[in-house]
Amino acid sequence: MRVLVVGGAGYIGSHICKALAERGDTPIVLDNLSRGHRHAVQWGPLVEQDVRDVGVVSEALTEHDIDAVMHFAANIEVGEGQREPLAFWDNNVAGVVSLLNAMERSNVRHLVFSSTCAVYGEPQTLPITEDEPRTPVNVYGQTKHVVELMLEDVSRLGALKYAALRYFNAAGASPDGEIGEEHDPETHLVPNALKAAAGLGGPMHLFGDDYDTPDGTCVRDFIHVMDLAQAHLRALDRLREGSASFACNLGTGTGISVKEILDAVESVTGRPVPHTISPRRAGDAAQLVSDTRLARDLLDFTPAYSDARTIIEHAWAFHAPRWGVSRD
Ligand SMILES: NC(=O)c1ccc[n+]([C@@H]2O[C@H](COP(=O)([O-])OP(=O)(O)OC[C@H]3O[C@@H](n4cnc5c(N)ncnc54)[C@H](O)[C@@H]3O)[C@@H](O)[C@H]2O)c1
Ligand SMILES: O=c1ccn([C@@H]2O[C@H](COP(=O)(O)OP(=O)(O)O[C@H]3O[C@H](CO)[C@@H](O)[C@H](O)[C@H]3O)[C@@H](O)[C@H]2O)c(=O)[nH]1
Repeated sequence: MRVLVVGGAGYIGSHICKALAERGDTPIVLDNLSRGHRHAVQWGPLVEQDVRDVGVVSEALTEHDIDAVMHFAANIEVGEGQREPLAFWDNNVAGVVSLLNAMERSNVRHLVFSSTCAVYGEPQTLPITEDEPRTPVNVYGQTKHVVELMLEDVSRLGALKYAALRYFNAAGASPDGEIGEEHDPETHLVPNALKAAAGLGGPMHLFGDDYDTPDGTCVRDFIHVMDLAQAHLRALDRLREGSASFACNLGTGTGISVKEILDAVESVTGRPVPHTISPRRAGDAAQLVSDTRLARDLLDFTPAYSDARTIIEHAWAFHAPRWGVSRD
């Protein structure tokens, strides 16, 4: 299969490219490199373009004889979305309008879309099922929610079939250390905790220890990026085998607190994680944990790498040599 991976030079997209290639599919990356890395594109050609240019996307679909599309390109940092809402609506929503137009022009019918548990906002029930009301509480979540509504409308006409995968917290790195998480600036917990343990950039800010949770810090559901990759392959296969469009959570069903992550980082690295308790970060829900039944039933998906220790070991194995830090 020839798959256009939009945003494939980024963190999650590059791991999906690797997984596609490992099973014999060909990933063709379309990325403007605004946040991604040329060196992360290793398993097929790079079309260095912006997804909002419908002409070039259409051309790439035809020229590379594409069978299906996976769409990862987006602005992803919640705080940035609050400061620059228009940029988020432009990239996250107009980008998909452009992509869908190009797919219609080129008669490509299958799309796997990166959604997020941020579409649920502050959930009323835990674990979160796909039926939970979608009431996002920030611009980032709004844009992903609106794209899901767009996909529902467009797919109703029959030409497009999609899978919207609502990831919880992606973390970890390729087990062979080849690729990993390289956001700049990095806002995510696991790499920031590792950086603090490595003695780089000063103590980490722990945003809030007064939440209504067992240890007062936020609880998240961390899913290893390689597990995400496997779920994407299954989702694509389901669509190709004739399944109707669907939206599905991707998490483990297990909540881990921020403090527990810091403990696990200390245990894996053998180093303390210097941190200061800082005020709550705007837009952080206290607890986000996935119900996993739909992913299991629909995708036959069970995470293999997503325990905290494995996630952190793989992330540390990726980062430590790049930071010039000994892993012993
Ligand atoms: N990282 C997480 O924990 C997480 C959780 C839930 C959902 N998601 C979603 O997964 C997707 C991938 O996230 P990531 O962490 O890999 O992000 P990332 O920033 O590492 O990757 C995004 C990639 O898209 C590219 N891109 C952005 N705008 C583009 C445009 N207009 N045209 C072409 N390329 C463009 C960037 O250059 C980058 O390579 C995003 O849609 C994000 O919303 C991520
Ligand atoms: O330096 C840091 C970074 C994070 N946190 C806390 O750690 C938890 C997790 O934060 P982070 O790793 O930034 O992930 P989320 O804010 O949960 O957001 C991620 O996960 C969402 C789904 O849950 C995705 O939609 C987003 O794209 C992705 O950034 C939160 O309580 C943060 O307050 C800290 O205390 N200090």
